[in-house]
Amino acid sequence: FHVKYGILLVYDITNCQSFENLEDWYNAVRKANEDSETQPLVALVGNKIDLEHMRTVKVDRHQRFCQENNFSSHFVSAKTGDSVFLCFQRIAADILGIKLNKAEMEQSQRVVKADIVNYIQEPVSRAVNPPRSSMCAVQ
Ligand SMILES: Nc1nc2c(ncn2[C@@H]2O[C@H](COP(=O)(O)OP(=O)(O)OP(=O)(O)O)[C@@H](O)[C@H]2O)c(=O)[nH]1
Repeated sequence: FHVKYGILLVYDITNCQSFENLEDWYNAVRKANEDSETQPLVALVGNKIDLEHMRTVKVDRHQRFCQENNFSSHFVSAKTGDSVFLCFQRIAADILGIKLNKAEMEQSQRVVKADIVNYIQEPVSRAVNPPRSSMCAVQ
């Protein structure tokens, strides 16, 4: 009986070198498992998605690496915790051959964060016939 296990290849999406280094890490994984009957499940994890605006490793490049090697694909932020739990949950489910249910999968939807802008409140002068609507904002 062989226990199946997982390997997480983690890189920083803002650092190309960290992605390129994974080639060596994956070679080391393969070498360590060449005589083994069971192969580990390998997951490619792009970290620091809170720094999306500083991304240097394109999603395409990430996906290609996954497809070429049959890795599962994940994006997380260790800083904010975004998708970290889900990443481990998906990997564990894959290893055990369990399908996640809809509620579990829905967690994968990215939380879009937006800061609330505090506009300086202009004192509203009371007109005799105030307009019904003084402001319209489209977001
Ligand atoms: N913005 C952001 N910074 C992160 C995130 N994860 C890690 N960092 C920062 O990246 C830097 C490196 O993190 P480490 O945990 O030391 O990374 P490591 O690869 O384990 O580094 P070594 O221990 O030196 O091998 C630290 O300054 C972390 O605070 C993330 O998701 N977002």
